[in-house]
Amino acid sequence: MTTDLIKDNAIEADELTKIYGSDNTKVVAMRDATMHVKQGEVVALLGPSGSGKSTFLTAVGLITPPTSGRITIKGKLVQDGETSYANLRSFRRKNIGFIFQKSNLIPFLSAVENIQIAMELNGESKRAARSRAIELMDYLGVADRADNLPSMLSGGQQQRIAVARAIANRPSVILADEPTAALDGHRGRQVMELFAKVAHEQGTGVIVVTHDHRALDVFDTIYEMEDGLMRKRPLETQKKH
Ligand SMILES: Nc1ncnc2c1ncn2[C@@H]1O[C@H](COP(=O)(O)OP(=O)(O)OP(=O)(O)O)[C@@H](O)[C@H]1O
Repeated sequence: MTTDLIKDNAIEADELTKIYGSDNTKVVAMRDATMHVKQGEVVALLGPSGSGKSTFLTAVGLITPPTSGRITIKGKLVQDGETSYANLRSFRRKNIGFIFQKSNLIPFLSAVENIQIAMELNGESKRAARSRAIELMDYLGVADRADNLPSMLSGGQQQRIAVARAIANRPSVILADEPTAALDGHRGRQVMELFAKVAHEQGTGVIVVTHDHRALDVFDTIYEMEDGLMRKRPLETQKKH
């Protein structure tokens, strides 16, 4: 699969506004934020602390609804303001992969089991899930760590397992919130490169919230948030293709 063949949007977030609280506790965390991510596109979302990045990501991840605005995933309108047009739990499980700052692996399951369980929860047989889990570990360069517990893995290896788990059910969207914050520059870059590989080879739409400016060349598109406003970086400062 190459990105040239795939032009459809994986994610369309249109005019998202989020207001927390009311009257004197009112905070407008996001104002009319719009972002479209194509299948096979990897996007970085930058911005200072408190600018609204997590608010945007949790809205697109169908975790916290926006006050207004529309979220369309792979052509299906799933959220319009606070109204949902899908069973969000099952829609999330099938269509969206999440990666957080810490890998959040289950400590008493081996690396391969951590990936496998995501597929079993989605109705896959144990055998098929195990075989795909091993395949994914190979794809992400950690096959030799299959039987290790998370505590025996480095931070970078744990994040690779978390990436494998996130892509196991072939989601059309991956959302990552500061996935390299706990890693050094070199390992952080390797994880960012994995996101680009997954996006470009699997046709997944990927959004990575990051403060890490060292690996921005890995991304196809860069957006910035400030005071709840979303802005796409002008083309001349984006990666040249
Ligand atoms: N549950 C909440 N209730 C009230 N205000 C909130 C809530 N969540 C976030 N906010 C406010 O909304 C604004 C945006 O917060 P958000 O967490 O989205 O920013 P961020 O860019 O992700 O910050 P950081 O980089 O520090 O994680 C901030 O002013 C924050 O205080």
